[in-house]
Amino acid sequence: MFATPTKTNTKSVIGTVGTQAILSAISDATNVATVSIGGINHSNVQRVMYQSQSPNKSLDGVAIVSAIMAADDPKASTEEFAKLIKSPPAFALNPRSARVNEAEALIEEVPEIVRKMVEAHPFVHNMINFVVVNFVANVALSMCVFHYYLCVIARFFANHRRSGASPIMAPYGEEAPDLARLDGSLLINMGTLNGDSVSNYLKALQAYNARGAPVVYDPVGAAATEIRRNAVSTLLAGGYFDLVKGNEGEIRQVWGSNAEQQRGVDSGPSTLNGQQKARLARDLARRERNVVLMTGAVDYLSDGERVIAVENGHHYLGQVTGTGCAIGTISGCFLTAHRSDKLLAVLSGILMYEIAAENAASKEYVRGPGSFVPAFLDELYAIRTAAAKGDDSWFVGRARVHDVKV
Ligand SMILES: Nc1ncnc2c1ncn2[C@@H]1O[C@H](COP(=O)(O)OP(=O)(O)OP(=O)(O)O)[C@@H](O)[C@H]1O
Ligand SMILES: Cc1ncsc1CCO
Repeated sequence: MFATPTKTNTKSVIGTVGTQAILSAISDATNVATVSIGGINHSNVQRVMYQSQSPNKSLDGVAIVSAIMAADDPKASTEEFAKLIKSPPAFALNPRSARVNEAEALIEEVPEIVRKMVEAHPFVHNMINFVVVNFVANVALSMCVFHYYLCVIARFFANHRRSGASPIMAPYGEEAPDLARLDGSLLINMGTLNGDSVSNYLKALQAYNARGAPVVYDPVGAAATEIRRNAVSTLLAGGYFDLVKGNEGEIRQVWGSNAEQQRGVDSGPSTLNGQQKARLARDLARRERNVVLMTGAVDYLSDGERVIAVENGHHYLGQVTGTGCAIGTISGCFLTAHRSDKLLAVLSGILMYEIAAENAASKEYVRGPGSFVPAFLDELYAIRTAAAKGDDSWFVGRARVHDVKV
């Protein structure tokens, strides 16, 4: 399953993705029992059982060396494993089967979810790239956030230092267990990786997974360099992401096949048609047992069962850096506020966001991306204010959303 010091003769580490592929290939063999071995411990065993599962076959068990033999109390450790493998992880997703008019049914629920999010003042712990920090903070403040924590900022703000407050080394993964107790969500956006980033992300990921708190992964520039491609594999092996969001190039890289070399962080020219994008989002969500959002002129959103296309938005969004990154943060807000249907939570967030963008772009004083940004923040704030008063008129007749059959 994973790399482990007890084995040195491993050709490759197959992870849950490889295990799931094997289980699918032998799903007819009902008389074949399966166990997984390698690097499994109390903190990852539920995820291993959950994410390895193929539609018709699951692991029957796990084989453990270190976490039992090196435990102070091997009997208690074994009993704990026996309990854990029988119960799903706290973050388990139970996708709803698509109803006849799923998109229409979901749309009816969106204003209520937006109101819920606005009232909840959700907390989002951001590990985000330094290019977009200011923009994303302003988007989050405009639309929802009460407490805001920017983990990319190495030192606290200058005025805090002047007033004598202690500096906060926020990108430090060791801080995540404390932050995870605040009942918010975590965003990992790997836009500006450095040598410490991945180990910090892993610590934070494990802290939030342990509590079943939502985690969003934005694999920015995933196909741009070898370092980023490796970071994707390490992070997928290291924990569970409730939502993976990215542009076409990034989602293709996370899927792991036919990825094009990205030139920077933008997706580059699309090589997939709408059906192919919808299928890719659906297949990745099925494989990871989570929710996947592929952004672009049309966004594709899937939880492995339902596939929804969102046609809202404005091309100015594609002309301002960080508009994709901000969706990671707002998805964190919505996933925190509405836990029972993760796809609906993310859909509500992108509709609020993209309708605000349309409203902003239609202002006569907006002439391009520069004047669009302040107008966009104003429109997010206007929707949030309306939603807080129970006024849904901002949403009536506006959603351009449909089911995709793949
Ligand atoms: N041509 C377009 N028409 C309408 N909406 C668009 C268009 N291009 C992008 N968008 C919207 O812009 C937002 C960001 O998507 P995009 O795919 O550009 O993200 P990204 O490449 O990850 O951005 P970044 O890395 O700059 O943060 C989404 O809401 C998407 O729907
Ligand atoms: C331009 C850029 N480079 C690294 S992150 C980033 C912001 C958009 O994702």
